[in-house]
Amino acid sequence: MQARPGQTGPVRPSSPPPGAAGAPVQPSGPTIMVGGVPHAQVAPTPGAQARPTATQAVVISRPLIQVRRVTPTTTQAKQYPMAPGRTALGTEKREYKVVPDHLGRGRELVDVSKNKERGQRKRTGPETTSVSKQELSDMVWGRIAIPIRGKKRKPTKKGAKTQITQMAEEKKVIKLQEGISVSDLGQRMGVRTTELIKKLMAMQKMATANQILDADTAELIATDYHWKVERVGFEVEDYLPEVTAKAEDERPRPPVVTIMGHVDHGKTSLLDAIRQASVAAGEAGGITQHIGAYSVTTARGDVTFLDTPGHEAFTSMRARGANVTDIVVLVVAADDGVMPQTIEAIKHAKLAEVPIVVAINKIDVPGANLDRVKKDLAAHELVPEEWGGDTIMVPVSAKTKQNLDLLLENLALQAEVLELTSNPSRPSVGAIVEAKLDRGRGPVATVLVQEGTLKLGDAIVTGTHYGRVRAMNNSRGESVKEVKPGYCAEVIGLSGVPTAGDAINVVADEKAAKQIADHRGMKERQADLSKVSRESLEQLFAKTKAGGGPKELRVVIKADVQGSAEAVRQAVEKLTTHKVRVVIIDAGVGAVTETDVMRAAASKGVVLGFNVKPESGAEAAAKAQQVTLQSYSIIYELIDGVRLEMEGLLEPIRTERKLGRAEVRNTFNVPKLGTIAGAAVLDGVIKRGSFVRLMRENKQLFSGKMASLRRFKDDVKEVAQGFECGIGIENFNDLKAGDIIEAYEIEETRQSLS
Ligand SMILES: Nc1nc2c(ncn2[C@@H]2O[C@H](COP(=O)(O)OP(=O)(O)OP(=O)(O)O)[C@@H](O)[C@H]2O)c(=O)[nH]1
Repeated sequence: MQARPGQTGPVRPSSPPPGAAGAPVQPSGPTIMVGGVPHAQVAPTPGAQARPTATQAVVISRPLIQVRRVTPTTTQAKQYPMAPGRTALGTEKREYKVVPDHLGRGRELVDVSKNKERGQRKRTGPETTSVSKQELSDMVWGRIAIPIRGKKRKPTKKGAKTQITQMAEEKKVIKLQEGISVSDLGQRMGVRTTELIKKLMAMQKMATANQILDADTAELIATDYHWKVERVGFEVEDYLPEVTAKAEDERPRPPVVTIMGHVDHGKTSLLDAIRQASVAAGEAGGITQHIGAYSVTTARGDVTFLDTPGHEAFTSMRARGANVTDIVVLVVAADDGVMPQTIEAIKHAKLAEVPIVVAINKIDVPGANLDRVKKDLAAHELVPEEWGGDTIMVPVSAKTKQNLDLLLENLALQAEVLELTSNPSRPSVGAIVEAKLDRGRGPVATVLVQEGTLKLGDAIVTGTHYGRVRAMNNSRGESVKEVKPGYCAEVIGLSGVPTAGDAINVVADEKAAKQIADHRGMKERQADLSKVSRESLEQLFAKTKAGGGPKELRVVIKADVQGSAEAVRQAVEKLTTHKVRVVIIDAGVGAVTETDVMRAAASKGVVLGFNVKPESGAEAAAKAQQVTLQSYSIIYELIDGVRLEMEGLLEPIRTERKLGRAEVRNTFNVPKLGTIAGAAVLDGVIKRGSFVRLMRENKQLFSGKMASLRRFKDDVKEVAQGFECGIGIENFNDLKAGDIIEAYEIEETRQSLS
């Protein structure tokens, strides 16, 4: 009665084995999923009030065999209450559990979905089918079909028929883009991964389950199992919606502003002051949340500020090709003037061809000198308008909130000059400004919409993550349904934490989003694998050539938000010198976990937390594994910590420090101690345990360690100039009167990294 490969004849449904009814479902064994596809092959019986025969054709997910029941049409099936095991729509999934049979001799398959459907599990009991161990294994691995058996039910006039057919040869096709992992290939063909690994070994290829096989190798293996491989190219662009640019659809949009400037010149204060002013001007009770960006309304229009550390946001985003900023506000403290980071910010903005509006801050401070600041800026080609130049300079005070309106107005004015427009009706495109993992809400990304309108329910893809927009909040914590270009919102619904600076696209549906994300994920894995093998070869070569290459400090980084993780990664990577290389194993978001510690332990690395605390398990694991786990909230301290760790990897520099000299006057033998020199200290001091050199007639006879230092039979720590003492030397007894014993210490100092 069991379905066997090649069997095509009808199989009668049979009743469950005695005692099966009411038998409890034991939650053991693997779960087998079977997908249903409707087949309308038998004409409906007019007026038939009896339950229609199941419309059911199930294809085992490892598609080798089809089990089909010939049934009435979908339409008719829909007219009646669903009978157990019947399927009206093709999307239904059937779920089977494998449990020990009621006699305890074999295994049974329990149709769990049927019981779920009925909600009457207790009364009717599970529907079961007895199978032998071998058959069970065959079913689990898709070598034979799972027999579909329900409760004995009245057949219709035509009767229910079950056909079991071998999967058609033409359907045994695997569509491949670049490569496929061993386990994925096994799954598609219904072959165990271990079997494939063995096969690869026989081909002299060592592979793990997750290893990506190139299309040629995959094809070679697939052919062995009578599967064909069809190569299909994958172009992300094919999955992105087509955009036709029409000038008449363009609408003005708010400018996106990034604040940059020297440390302590008031960037954060200015951002906070602007945000507070905008909340106060808006509805009472508006709560501002830090979402990495916010928009404010001015008389001339809205302005969106990126509320992330200026340099990191700007440079790391630009490094990823996301030039999201329209205007840079350069904050210069009126009492401090142009400083190194001010110049760096000017360079960045000029390189990106982004206009600069200068905010001369702290004008409330007594030492404020506007003219000096303007002169300094003019030296860097930022000439104020009143001096005939074209740079807007607004004197402000973040503390007293003086001239904030003027600054905002000037930003809106600059935006008008730039004629910033975008098309709100095209499929949306944006950039990830910041991202984090929220315990309650999952991955949360702050998205700056650049084109089109982002709406609830949109299918989205960014980097290797995809999903649907489940919820959106603005910086006031208000839930919003759509976000227009030039505005930001927190977006919930992505499958993982994306990377700041990555583009985010709205695509036709979630399936397309997943395909793009999967494709990128596979590409990344391939690149990682080739990097690892290339690196290890290079390292091997370097090591054999030079007898040991530079040392490596391997680092796992965890931070509160994606932006910080990226910033820390960049800052730490930059510390690499020719003596010690910093290798980032991972830079992620969230608390430091035990897994992070184990990853660091596996590569003899360290774990750095930035603005996050380690979970208690992580601390215990770090202790047990002797892994350095450090938490920081100030980037400079983190960098100093990493430098110390790097220095710790280098051999210390050893220098000799002379202590003193003693002349041997006579010698005597002491049992257990050997020959002892009765000596007088000529200069300096002789210390116990120091290193010694024995000189005879100005020639070094021996060098080693002092074994003992005594005065009048007492061990002493040191003996000063002019005093006599007894000195023993480790493993040396050939002492003679007139010998000079030179004592010295070795001092160890840390090597510099450069
Ligand atoms: N008197 C006065 N003090 C200010 C003003 N703006 C900022 N400050 C002070 O200057 C100090 C530095 O301000 P921050 O806003 O932290 O400066 P920052 O540029 O963001 O500094 P980093 O984040 O370290 O780069 C703080 O003590 C502020 O209170 C201002 O307009 N007037």
